[in-house]
Amino acid sequence: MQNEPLVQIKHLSKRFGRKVILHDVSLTLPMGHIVGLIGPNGAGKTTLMKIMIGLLNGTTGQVILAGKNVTAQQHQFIQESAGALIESPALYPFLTGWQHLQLYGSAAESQTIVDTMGMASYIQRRARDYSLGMKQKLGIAMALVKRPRLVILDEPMNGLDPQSVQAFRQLIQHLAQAGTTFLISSHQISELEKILDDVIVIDQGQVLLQASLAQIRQDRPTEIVVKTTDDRRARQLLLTRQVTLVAGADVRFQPTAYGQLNDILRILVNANLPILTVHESQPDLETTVLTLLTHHEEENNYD
Ligand SMILES: Nc1ncnc2c1ncn2[C@@H]1O[C@H](COP(=O)(O)OP(=O)(O)OP(=O)(O)O)[C@@H](O)[C@H]1O
Repeated sequence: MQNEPLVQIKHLSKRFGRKVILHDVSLTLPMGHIVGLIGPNGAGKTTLMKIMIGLLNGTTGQVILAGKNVTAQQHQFIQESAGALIESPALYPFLTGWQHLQLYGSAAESQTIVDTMGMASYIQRRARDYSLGMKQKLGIAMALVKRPRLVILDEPMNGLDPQSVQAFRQLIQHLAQAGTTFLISSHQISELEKILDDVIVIDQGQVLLQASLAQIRQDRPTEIVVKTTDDRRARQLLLTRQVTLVAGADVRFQPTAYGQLNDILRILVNANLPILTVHESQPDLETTVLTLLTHHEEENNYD
């Protein structure tokens, strides 16, 4: 069915000994979507990805891929349906990059990826002579070359130069349009934001948010930024007059009442502080995620 999600995760938990790593995780990955997995170090992202491709079993709960239960025992099915780059790629030092790709995919598909990712100049060299970034690109190419329905990439942009990041983005978007579903973890949230359809935020093994990027953008309140010749002084002045400002260095606030902007500008004008510009601005995904994580941390501290 067209609208059936490719992956469904239902009440998944994972413990290592007595330590709870994933707690009651339920998620869906719609077909052909690029889904970003965001969370701080140790949040459980890699563990979740490993369970999704059968490298680990969950303690309780289910992962369903294309209607079938994923377990560590189903190598064949997972091999056929999913490609992954988790942690550093497993490479044979004495095989060339091209030979690695031939283990998984056709020559035609390999060539397309090599050309798109700009790997032609070294693809015939042995992997032992590759730089960190070259190994990373080969790892990405190996995950994509057999054209699986699901691709899981853990920190794929690590070590990639800006040109390669751009090529990577174009390749992923092209494949997603053709129906491939992606789950991509990254700490480079502003890079991720350029390609994502959906966002998942996890912290301490719990899902804090799963939403489409479009929905997140719609829900984010517009803020107003006033640029002055001395923003530090402007902030101090406004704070002493009980104006609520967004944390940071900017004179930035959420418009709460009609006429509030006039009041704020009047305070600055009366203080002889030259105003340079006034504009509307939406917080980016990184700000939204950081705010969410800060709230979660504060709630946990109160518990
Ligand atoms: N085999 C293991 N045995 C015990 N604990 C583990 C094991 N693997 C991972 N952990 C723990 O599980 C937690 C989540 O680790 P995981 O690697 O999934 O996090 P992550 O979100 O990918 O972090 P990062 O962004 O740093 O890569 C961490 O506290 C880690 O120490």
